[in-house]
Amino acid sequence: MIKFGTGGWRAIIAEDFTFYNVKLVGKAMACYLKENDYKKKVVVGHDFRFLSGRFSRALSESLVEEGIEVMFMEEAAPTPMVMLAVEENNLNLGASITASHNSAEYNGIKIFVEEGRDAPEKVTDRLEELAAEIGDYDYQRGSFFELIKAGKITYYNNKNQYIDSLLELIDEEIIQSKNFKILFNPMYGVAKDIMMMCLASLRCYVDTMNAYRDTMFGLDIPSPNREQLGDMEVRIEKGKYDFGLATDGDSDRMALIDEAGKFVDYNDVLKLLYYYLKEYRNESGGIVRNIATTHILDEMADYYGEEAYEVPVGFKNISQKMQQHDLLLGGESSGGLKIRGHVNGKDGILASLLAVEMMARTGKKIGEILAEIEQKFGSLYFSYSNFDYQPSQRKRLETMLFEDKYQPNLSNLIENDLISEKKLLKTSYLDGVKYYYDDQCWISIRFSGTEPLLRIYMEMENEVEVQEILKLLKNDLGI
Ligand SMILES: O=P(O)(O)OC[C@H]1O[C@H](O)[C@H](O)[C@@H](O)[C@@H]1O
Repeated sequence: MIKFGTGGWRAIIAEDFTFYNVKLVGKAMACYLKENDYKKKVVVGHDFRFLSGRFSRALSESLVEEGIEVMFMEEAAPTPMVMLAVEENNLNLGASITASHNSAEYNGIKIFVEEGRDAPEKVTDRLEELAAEIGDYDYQRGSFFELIKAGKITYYNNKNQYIDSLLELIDEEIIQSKNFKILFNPMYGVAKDIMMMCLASLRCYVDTMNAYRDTMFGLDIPSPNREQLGDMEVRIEKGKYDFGLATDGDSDRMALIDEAGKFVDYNDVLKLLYYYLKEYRNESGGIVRNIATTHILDEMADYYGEEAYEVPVGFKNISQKMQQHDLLLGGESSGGLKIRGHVNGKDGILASLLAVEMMARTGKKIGEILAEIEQKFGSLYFSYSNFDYQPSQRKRLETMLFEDKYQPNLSNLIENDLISEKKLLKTSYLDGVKYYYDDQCWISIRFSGTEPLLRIYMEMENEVEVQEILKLLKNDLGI
């Protein structure tokens, strides 16, 4: 079954992610283009995962079999580079074979629409329907190189345009004058070459780790979280680097590690970059964040007289809102960020380069800038936890959260002075369930759309409050 989630269709290789199903998606894409009388041309890219290149050939073959021309990116490419290819060529559809940050047994397909945006739900819903309507079909192993010879599939490479699009937004001179020493970890993913080219042209001295293709991702997941980057923290601290950068498997997300080897929480990265763009680059414009991202960003936007918007998790929602309101910055606590004027999706390389520029222009340490931000806008303690569940448990949890409308009862914790007084202001079901309290604090509970996990996020006054509330939720929800 083909089911698109937060960021494309992801499934376990050989279970649901098979050549048969990949070709089925190609057929559904072809039907979609035809029924809308759209351009019969598609760009197809892929990342470094197991068999991604082969799957992208199969997808291309099936598109051609259905009368669609394919611009094929032979070299593994960052997702934002594929998005740019869709935009530059004014296409109605593009696709990349990637399961982004998921573990090695997964692969997936991300679909892009006009202007290189992540496909909105109405498009992916339609693709799902079309795939289901096509149902069983006569699978033929294709002949990729015959199609290349026949000119039905053409090679396409926009690496230079993509690099230009990145460097255009960055103040190269100011960075060049600093000769930063950086530790960069592409997490066995596709960012390596392009990031190295950019950083070299910015006169940075770069050491790398995990900078080769490993389809097992070092037996971990290629996700730039604190848990995955522990060894980097040690190396930075001991190696006297100015800071560290990491990007995820398909290079649309990043992480920043400070000069002391401390992982910078992604909410802090968003605060830092918005503050930098406003205070140091004097840019105008508001922000959009997803429901699971720090509310301090709203405080910041408010201070600068700008708008702040909240959307469900999924970068398609962020980029859509940015376009509607011409916003300056959009981001998610999971590590994705976009600024105005660049590719219409999140980009880990751009976010990294912007952070490098911030370090160069401010001349300050990350901790110093964060202290300024805290002094001006206050702080909240952000927490994010994942819980495994069995398929049978999901139904029970869904009933409890969405039908029985579970509300955490905080009164005992308040009475026992374990947490400060909080009044529930509203409950929202925009994405999972979110409880908003009168003291700026909030709790969000939702099922991941990319992994079989229940995610609980919250912002509270301090760590003790988080721990107490988490204990209560785990007990109430039976997780
Ligand atoms: O929490 P999830 O539904 O698993 O999503 C986590 C992240 O997955 C992908 O990377 C999406 O592109 C992001 O927009 C999303 O924030």
